[in-house]
Amino acid sequence: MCGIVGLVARTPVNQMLYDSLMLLQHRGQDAAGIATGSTNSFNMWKGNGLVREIFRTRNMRNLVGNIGIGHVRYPTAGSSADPEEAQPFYVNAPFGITLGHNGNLTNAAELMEDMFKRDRRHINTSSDSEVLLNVLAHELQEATSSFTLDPATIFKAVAGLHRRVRGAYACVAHIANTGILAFRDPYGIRPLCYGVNETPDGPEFLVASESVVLEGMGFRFVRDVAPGEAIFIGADGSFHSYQCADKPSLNPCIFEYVYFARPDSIIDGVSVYGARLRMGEYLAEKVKREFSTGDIDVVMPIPDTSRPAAMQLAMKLGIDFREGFFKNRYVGRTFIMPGQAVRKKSVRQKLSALPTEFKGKNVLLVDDSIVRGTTSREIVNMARDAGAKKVIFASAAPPVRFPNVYGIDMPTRGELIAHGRSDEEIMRMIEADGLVYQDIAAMKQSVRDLGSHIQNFEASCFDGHYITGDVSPAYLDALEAARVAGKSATHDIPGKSQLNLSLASPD
Ligand SMILES: O=P(O)(O)OC[C@H]1O[C@H](OP(=O)(O)OP(=O)(O)O)[C@H](O)[C@@H]1O
Ligand SMILES: NC(=O)CC[C@H](N)C(=O)O
Ligand SMILES: [Mg+2]
Repeated sequence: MCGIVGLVARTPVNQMLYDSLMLLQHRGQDAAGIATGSTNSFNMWKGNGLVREIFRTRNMRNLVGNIGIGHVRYPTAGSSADPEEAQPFYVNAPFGITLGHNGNLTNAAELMEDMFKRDRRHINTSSDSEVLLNVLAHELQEATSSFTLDPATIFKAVAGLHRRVRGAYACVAHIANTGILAFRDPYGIRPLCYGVNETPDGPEFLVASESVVLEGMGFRFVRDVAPGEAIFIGADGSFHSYQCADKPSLNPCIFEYVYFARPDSIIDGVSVYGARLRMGEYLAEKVKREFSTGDIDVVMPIPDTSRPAAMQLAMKLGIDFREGFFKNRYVGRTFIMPGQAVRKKSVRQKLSALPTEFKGKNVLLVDDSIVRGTTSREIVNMARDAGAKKVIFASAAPPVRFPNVYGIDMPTRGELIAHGRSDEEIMRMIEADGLVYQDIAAMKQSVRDLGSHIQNFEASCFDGHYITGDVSPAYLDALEAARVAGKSATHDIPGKSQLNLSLASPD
């Protein structure tokens, strides 16, 4: 679930892009990059690690120019260890273009072959995002033979890209000497919004994955980019937009509301915090139906993401809300770390239990989701070690039973604790005394309660329905086989460390 940002400003953008990436760090902890443009050239710095580890003052100084893009990466395709796959990517023909991508393509392999055999373009990495950039470049080449670009030509190229590319993609691209292009796939799976800042020298525009960036950078939120739509902001500050898809429809990824996005963001008109509160309310109703709630002494969140849901659940049940687990703020989000070994170790490093809150109590632990079960298993044991009498576990999201192919790194069924297991079996695996999951309909309703315009969601990991229509059981088998064989190396890479600082691009 990478984070992307694009900026057309009236003053140098390097610091603003850095600050924006800090606001998107929760979307990707593996790599980051910034590319800016000045007169005829791009300046780029990218590498593996957290934003604050990658950029030194000397790198920032080189990022000159008033236009640029930035990216934080959570790898879902290609390799997580290769700093060459940090984004943005760059291509030099027919125009210089840098691009940052959030999402995952489902036909990357076919497109890659097309690039080599038909469009005669070399792809240097195994990243689907580099493929996407080359499709855009090819479509621009087909759309014009001129040395300059106008918005209509750019939008024609995006329409061509939509016809070829499948999967999830929210993108920002900087076309040299021209401006910033941003577009969202025709199903609107990944989020993208933009805002404006009026200055005495004219308007500045900021495009980002989440509205929290606009808020934090002092920009006025204008709106979400629509599914299939492209917006283009000229270097002169002119704004253009166009619907480039034939049949666009809004199907936002529900996992953004469950876990990925910051609670203070508003995605497709719905407050993430508000949706999480609603999830807590619906979950409370289910807990009431399944347990005798009089036995429960306290409700506790598993920090951080489950807090709003747990708080609201406790309130609805009229049970004390207590903090029994404390989070080490210097450990990142464990779910988006690459490799099961590091994830498992990090849960213990990240959370510690306060025995006085557990001793002799029946506790109801609430998490936003249970995916691999890494967190829940550790947490239940920690609660018992801290003296809990009975441990009931509640998940504000339904069981994750199916792989995700749209930008969440869970491509194999085998790694999902709920795949092919009953609730009873899962409860035994996490060693809890009780387990309750949100219903799928209630999860969707939690978001819809705040945004009735959202008719449909991309919720494949819960309901097994893949909205792009090209994900067959055979496709999933092949993906799983490749992952198990270690071909798509985003999983358990020997020697991969979250703090790998090797830097990929030249000054
Ligand atoms: O079942 P699992 O595979 O363990 O995945 C689910 C857990 O991972 C996430 O927490 P994470 O530590 O990533 O981030 P958070 O601090 O935002 O809750 C999520 O909030 C759950 O706690
Ligand atoms: N999570 C994402 O958005 C990942 C983007 C891209 N597929 C990559 O792996 O770099
Ligand atoms: Mg968590």
